[in-house]
Amino acid sequence: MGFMQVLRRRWKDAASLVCVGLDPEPARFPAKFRDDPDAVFHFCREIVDATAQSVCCFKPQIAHFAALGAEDALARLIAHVHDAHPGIPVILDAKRGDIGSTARHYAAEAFDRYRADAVTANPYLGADSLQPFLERADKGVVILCRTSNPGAADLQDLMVSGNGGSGRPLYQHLAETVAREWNGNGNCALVVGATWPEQLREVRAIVGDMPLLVPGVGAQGGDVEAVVRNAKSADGTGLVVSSSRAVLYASGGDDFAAAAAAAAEGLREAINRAR
Ligand SMILES: O=c1ccn([C@@H]2O[C@H](COP(=O)(O)O)[C@@H](O)[C@H]2O)c(=O)[nH]1
Repeated sequence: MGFMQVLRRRWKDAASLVCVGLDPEPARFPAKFRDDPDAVFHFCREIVDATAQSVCCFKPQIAHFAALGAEDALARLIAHVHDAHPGIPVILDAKRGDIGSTARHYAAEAFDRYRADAVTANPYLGADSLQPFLERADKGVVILCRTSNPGAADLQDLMVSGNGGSGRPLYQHLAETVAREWNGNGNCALVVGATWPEQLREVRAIVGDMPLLVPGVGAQGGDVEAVVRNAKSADGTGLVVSSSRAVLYASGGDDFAAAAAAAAEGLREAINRAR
């Protein structure tokens, strides 16, 4: 089964649209990890095991591992998810994008080296730059559309006319381009931030039931109820609502794993109340 099938099955079986983001910051780890040379792996593994029952996905963010020289921990962590929690897909948040000859290596990095089920990608270089990802039909390609950060509007809201079309913001043009032209293998999803509920509603209207990865609840303050109300698909799914810091660092004490489990489950319940 490919990423999309696994994701849809997990939405149903776990009754969950929650994604836990894995963004290790050793300075925020509980004291018991202080002298552990493999702290990044051990901390993240405990988070994964504690929250697995509440999630539809895990989303490790590659810079948090690479900056620490912990790429090996990332590879072992993804292998652990596959081995211990089969049926929960892993989205590698790497936001890759480059000319085709280099993008091929980024695709191999995400899917073959790290064994991710999906990867986030930056569409700025155009269709050919995403081809090495899109042609991996069993893998998900999660394309930045309207990001959660305050500066998202700087470029993503610029008015464009497309191919003779009337003017509209770039992120809407991108959403339509992905839905109509790039999703031939049915393996595309879009990133739209929880901090922009109105834009979520507009993107959903353009892309039908295409999955949306929605970061920005929790630490960034996005409104869960507005996200679900505006962006769920016709069958009440369609969303991968991602929270990292609010789950990972729910407690800095010895109860960190139990606190993370409660935070993930609380998010699952809040989403389900709204759909
Ligand atoms: O538009 C985007 C795209 C990606 N992210 C990533 O998601 C998490 C958010 O972390 P929180 O702690 O839940 O705020 C982080 O890895 C970002 O790189 C995003 O926030 N917005």
